[in-house]
Amino acid sequence: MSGPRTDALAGPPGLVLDARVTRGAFTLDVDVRVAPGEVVAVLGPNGAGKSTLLSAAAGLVPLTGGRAVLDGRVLDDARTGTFLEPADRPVGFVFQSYRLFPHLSVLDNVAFSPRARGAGRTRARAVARDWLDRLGLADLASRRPGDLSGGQAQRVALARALAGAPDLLLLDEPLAALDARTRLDVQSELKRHLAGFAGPCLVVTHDPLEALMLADRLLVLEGGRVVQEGAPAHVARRPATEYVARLVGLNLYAGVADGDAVHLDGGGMLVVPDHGERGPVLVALRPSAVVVSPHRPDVSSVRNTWPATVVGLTMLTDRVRLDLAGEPSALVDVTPAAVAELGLAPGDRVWLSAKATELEVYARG
Ligand SMILES: Nc1ncnc2c1ncn2[C@@H]1O[C@H](COP(=O)(O)OP(=O)(O)OP(=O)(O)O)[C@@H](O)[C@H]1O
Repeated sequence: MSGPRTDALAGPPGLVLDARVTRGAFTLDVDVRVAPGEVVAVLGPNGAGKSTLLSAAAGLVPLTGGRAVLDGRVLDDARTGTFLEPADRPVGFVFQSYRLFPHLSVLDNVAFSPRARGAGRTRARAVARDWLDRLGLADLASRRPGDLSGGQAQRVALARALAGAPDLLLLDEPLAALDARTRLDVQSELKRHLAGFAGPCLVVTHDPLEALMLADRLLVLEGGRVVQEGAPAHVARRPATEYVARLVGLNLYAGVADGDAVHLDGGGMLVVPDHGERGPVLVALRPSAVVVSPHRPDVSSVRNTWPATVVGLTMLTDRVRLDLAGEPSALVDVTPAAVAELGLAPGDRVWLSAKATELEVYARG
């Protein structure tokens, strides 16, 4: 005999967010799935909809279309009007806009999460102490949030989210307020915790390194839509948009492939390895793979050479990044010694060269 349909049949384990949210003129329209134990970093320019995505999963903004389902349980369904209040969702979150309770001590702020999930007062406080210890906050246990620095408050918020043993973790720039040193410490602590976290996790960050370090998968939003998602290594090698290319530090050119030539939309042509692609493609090029010469190079193995004008020079940690205008324009990394040898300054004309084998060519999505 088959039993009645239960909520468990409403979706697979993990988070399914097939969501539309309209906020004024802005619309978020995404279909995001996060498996149990998977950490997905959400990246995107300002106003892309990252916070809106997390707020929708948390129930802080209702969906205007679609559904949010966690482990088969419907959290929000715009069609049927089902809506679980944020407090009733088994979700731990750290949002910049979500403040600590000002009238409670740090310890009781953190103990609030296990209490809300049914733990007794003593047990909840023990769990809270443990998390404060792990995040290096034990000394602050009896303080009120008003007596904390911004960074300390954000770490307490992180401890509070983790202490509730949630089924879904939503972190909106959880480390943004921390100073560089603390940030590294908390980052590795967070990574360890996330590795052991059984539920799905979405973490918004503006820091590509943080995303690469923390996430199993990257999800890039632009204008309320997913423009790219995939394993960090894949996204870093084959960026789909200009924004992603800048984020991972690559030059990106759109063009049309014809045999081993790609005619670039912005002018110029690049010879690429025989890749079998025809039609619209993207070509990615590492700034360190381009050679700068004062005269036209005479090297037969180098298949691409083109003139360019120095527009700007920026000192990076151990290299100088040149901004060069040409067909195509390029960012090129050279050593400070090379800048001195070539006597480079804005306005100078130079020649650029790049081996065909240094170019990564792939179809435009
Ligand atoms: N409460 C609101 N009312 C109306 N529009 C809003 C509201 N909150 C956000 N928006 C709009 O929704 C869009 C997406 O905002 P959101 O905060 O989700 O972007 P974001 O990617 O998180 O940006 P940031 O990186 O700047 O935090 C923006 O155009 C923003 O102006």
